[in-house]
Amino acid sequence: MSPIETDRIQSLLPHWVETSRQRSSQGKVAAYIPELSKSPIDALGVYILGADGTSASAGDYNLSFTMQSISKVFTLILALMDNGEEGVFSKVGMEPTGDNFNSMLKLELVQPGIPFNPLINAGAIVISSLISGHSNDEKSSRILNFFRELSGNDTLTYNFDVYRSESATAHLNRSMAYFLLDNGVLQGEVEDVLDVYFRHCAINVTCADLARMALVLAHDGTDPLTGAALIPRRYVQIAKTFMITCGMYNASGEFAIQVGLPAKSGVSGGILTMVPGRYGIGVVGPALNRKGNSIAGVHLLETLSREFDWSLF
Ligand SMILES: NC(=O)CC[C@H](N)C(=O)O
Repeated sequence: MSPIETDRIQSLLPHWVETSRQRSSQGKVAAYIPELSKSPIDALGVYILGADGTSASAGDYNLSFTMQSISKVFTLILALMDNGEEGVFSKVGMEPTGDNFNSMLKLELVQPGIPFNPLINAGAIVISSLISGHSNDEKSSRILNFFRELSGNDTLTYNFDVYRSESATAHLNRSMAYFLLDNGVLQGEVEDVLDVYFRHCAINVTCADLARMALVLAHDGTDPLTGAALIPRRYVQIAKTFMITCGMYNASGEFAIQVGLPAKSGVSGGILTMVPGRYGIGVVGPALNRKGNSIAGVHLLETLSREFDWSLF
């Protein structure tokens, strides 16, 4: 992004954020993880980072929030780096479900009983079990260190209140994990695997952290700000494809039509997206629509994509 482009985006962004923010009153913050119900319902922030380090930002872009499902993109990548494609795709599929992210419907309905993809909860729990490490502590610290490297932020850490809140109430994820254990898909102790999963979902970030992580994906695995090659290009390609087909849950088709960029959302209201070859983008807006995506965040990205002709299609 040349400074001229940054200036242009920056001059328009605050107005668009305020327009999109009004959508928040039509959404709801996630409450099934009790701690998330404390999130500010009308917050909306965005941070757009270019390959030359220039940025544009507006609204509540300094708000910190937990990654939730956005983390699944990067645990998938780490699992691919640890196990290779065959190792991962013998345990988890490549297809969208059309069901809710926490549904276990198809696990029993469709054989073999492996999760349809790594971005639904069942798939991400299997991915957590595939992270290398002798203990859940070692696996979790490998994940946290990887996220710190990708975000260029050494201070990234967990929100323990959200972690404890999810761990205490995750009956559905627990039942799913036991089902996967019975199917022979999950290795190891269920509680250990879930602990790794709850911890990476509870990593605290800001929009700027998400934008930097997205910038690495936008540049095929190399951080353009340091020149460091962090992810093999093939694994970035796989991750971006899943983001297009499954990244916005069962609203991924609509998002592909209205925005046309690889993206991943989380129930805390975060969205990570990118304009490949150009920008990394982090958005947060805790009020969610009926499909579980940030209602104001999606509206803002629709506006940006239309105004700047960002759709890949
Ligand atoms: N969609 C999400 O962000 C879900 C992640 C959340 N930790 C869960 O397992 O329910």
